[in-house]
Amino acid sequence: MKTPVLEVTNVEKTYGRARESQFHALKGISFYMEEGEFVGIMGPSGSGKTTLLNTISTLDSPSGGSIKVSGTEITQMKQGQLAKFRSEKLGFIFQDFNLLENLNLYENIALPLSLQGKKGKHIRSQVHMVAEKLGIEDLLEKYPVAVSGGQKQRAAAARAIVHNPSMLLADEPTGALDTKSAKSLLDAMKALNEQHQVSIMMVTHDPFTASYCQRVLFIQDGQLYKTLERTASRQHFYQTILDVLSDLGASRQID
Ligand SMILES: Nc1ncnc2c1ncn2[C@@H]1O[C@H](COP(=O)(O)OP(=O)(O)OP(=O)(O)O)[C@@H](O)[C@H]1O
Repeated sequence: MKTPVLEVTNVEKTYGRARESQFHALKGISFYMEEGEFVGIMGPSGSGKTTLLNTISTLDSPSGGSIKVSGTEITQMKQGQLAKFRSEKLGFIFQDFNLLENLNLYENIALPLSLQGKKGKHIRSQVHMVAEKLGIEDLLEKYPVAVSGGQKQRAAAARAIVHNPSMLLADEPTGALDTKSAKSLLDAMKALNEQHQVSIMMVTHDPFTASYCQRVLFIQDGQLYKTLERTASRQHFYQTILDVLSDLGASRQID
């Protein structure tokens, strides 16, 4: 077995204080992810996908269980340690890009390194390297307002990996993109994963987007319902994903 980049063991999350109205959003979820894997998280609305992603990304703390990223237990970290860990070890892509409009793409991509106080020369070489990987070298001088949604999202992906994180976490990255832009982002993510061994975990509602993963975990009512491994073509995997979603009674979300 390869080194696990992520080990999630019996993770629980209860929202609300004791004696108030509580909601048990995660009910003992366990799984692991190897270095260089591309894993999808799917499930009906309200099943706990974002809650799970938020506990892994350290944006929220679980009520119980253990989460290790590259062997480091993150659930017991203090706020200061968490902020450092997040900025060094994790990269994020959100549905709404989260680019700063008053910075050009170069400056946006450079931001995580500037915030870490890295030297200008290191920043320049890293930004150019990731921009090349994502096919946006010619757009670096442009401001977000002057590029397409798909280009913005590729810039967001470049920013998410510019500091060589252990893991890239994506929450509905294609949610705001048209089909063509979504495909180009997914091709870029696939290349990052296959050619540059970036480990990716992605939450999505969309079976086409999920078909780019090697493995998809399905969550229902805060529990792991099923795991699907891609064994044949993407088209075949897409069909298998549709079948599971249909079993889950989630078919209304895929049209
Ligand atoms: N801060 C909160 N306080 C109380 N309940 C919450 C909170 N955040 C989420 N929940 C509840 O936890 C459950 C899981 O929410 P979560 O956002 O993780 O679902 P999801 O699978 O990501 O849904 P969607 O696909 O609609 O984004 C939902 O029932 C939600 O209402």
